[in-house]
Amino acid sequence: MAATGLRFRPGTVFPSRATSPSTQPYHHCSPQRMHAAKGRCRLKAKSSNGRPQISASSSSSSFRDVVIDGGPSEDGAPEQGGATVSITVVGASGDLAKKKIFPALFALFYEDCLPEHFTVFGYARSKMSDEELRNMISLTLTCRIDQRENCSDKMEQFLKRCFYQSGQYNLEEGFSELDRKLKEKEAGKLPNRLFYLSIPPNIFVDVVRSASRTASSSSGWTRFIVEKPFGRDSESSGELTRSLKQYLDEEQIFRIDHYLGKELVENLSVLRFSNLVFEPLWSRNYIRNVQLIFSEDFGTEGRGGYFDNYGIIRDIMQNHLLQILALFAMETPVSLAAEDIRNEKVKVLRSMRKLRLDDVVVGQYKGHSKGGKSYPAYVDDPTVPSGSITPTFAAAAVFIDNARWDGVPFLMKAGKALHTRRSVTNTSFSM
Ligand SMILES: NC(=O)C1=CN([C@@H]2O[C@H](COP(=O)(O)OP(=O)(O)OC[C@H]3O[C@@H](n4cnc5c(N)ncnc54)[C@H](OP(=O)(O)O)[C@@H]3O)[C@@H](O)[C@H]2O)C=CC1
Ligand SMILES: O=C1O[C@H](COP(=O)(O)O)[C@@H](O)[C@H](O)[C@H]1O
Repeated sequence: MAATGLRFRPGTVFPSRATSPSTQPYHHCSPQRMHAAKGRCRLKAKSSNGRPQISASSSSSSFRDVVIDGGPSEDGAPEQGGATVSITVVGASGDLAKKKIFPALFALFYEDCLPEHFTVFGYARSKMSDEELRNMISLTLTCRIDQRENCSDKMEQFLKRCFYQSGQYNLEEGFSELDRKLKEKEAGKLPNRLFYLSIPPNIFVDVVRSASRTASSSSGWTRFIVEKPFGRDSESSGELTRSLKQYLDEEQIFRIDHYLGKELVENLSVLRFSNLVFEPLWSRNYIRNVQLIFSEDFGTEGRGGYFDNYGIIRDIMQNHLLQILALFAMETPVSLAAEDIRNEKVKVLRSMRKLRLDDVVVGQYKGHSKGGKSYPAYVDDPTVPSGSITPTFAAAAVFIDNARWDGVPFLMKAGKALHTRRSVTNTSFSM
């Protein structure tokens, strides 16, 4: 077969053979599609061909059930006056919190996916009043799902539920004060608490120690979402898990990879498992090569302190691109339960041929001028140590030695620089 590039864009949803409303894109969550329990916003796509379909809640965030519900306490105790969820964004003054976390929380609120009674707290060392936090957040909130008339009212309602507590990460004092304020807002309801660690990895354990000791829920659940990177190699990742488990049970820890929540990535599973036409073609017999490309048209932008310690392979390839590769290549899971999907992904990773150095190219973007415009080098970012040799570009050809993919190269490419072309992560395969 001729090498035809078949590309699909974010937001593309491929209809299954029997098109029914249930197979339509599931990024829109209307009240009718919400579960009966208040505050549950789970979108189930029914399969028309008997094969499992991935639902929005199961295909995001490492496939753990991260529905933020206001359900009963973990010991099943009846709710007294209803439940409440308090979400504390630790590192609220930072880049990720502003760019992604607060906007995502607002999107959940906008789509009625948060419980009726919820509170959002920002926590960081920077001094800020509630009002200053609200002003900061309001700059990045958008009605990005679709334009609706009541967007600004909804924003106002959301911002009224946002508060701020300043404090250190390694001291219990700030978290005790947070605990006091949380109790006030919880107003005697069954308190569930979620902490989102939007902070550099070197302080994950400090925060978990202080917050779990002083600000855990007394009778509801307490959960922690931990951002990547989970260590820099297998040993340090194991060490991080061991440290977190001194204070938390595994069930309380949610490791997040935000690429799993992207429509492009969610659609990949829909494309594969709900289209009879694709399944027989999805193998070495018809696919010549697969390319997973991340190219970002901005550099480190002040995040050089973090990035320089990790580099592009650990920042993008080892997590985001590998997750996409595993979803692309895995066999149909026995069920959509988190463990079953995880097991299929693990089989793909275990079948990967060990990379040889010859199969990897790394580089670092230099400054240059083009069309009268000059583009700075990676090392021109003042937060990057001078003389750094950390890679900002990497490409690798990996092979999966199993019956389905034997001999098919999977090309992973990632670049982070002002002068690359903006393309959200792009998956393509040639047939
Ligand atoms: N930014 C992004 O696009 C993405 C980031 N991530 C991950 O999310 C986490 C947060 O990232 P990001 O928001 O970019 O990080 P930032 O560097 O913006 O840090 C977040 C906040 O943490 C505090 N902080 C920063 N450095 C230190 C330090 N050395 N010691 C103590 N506190 C510090 C600061 O708050 P204050 O001084 O007020 O306490 C800062 O506002 C990281 O684990 C990152 O890997 C994951 C995906 C994407
Ligand atoms: O995890 C990360 O992702 C962002 C890119 O995320 P996107 O959703 O905007 O594509 C990247 O900028 C950052 O370096 C990395 O840590």
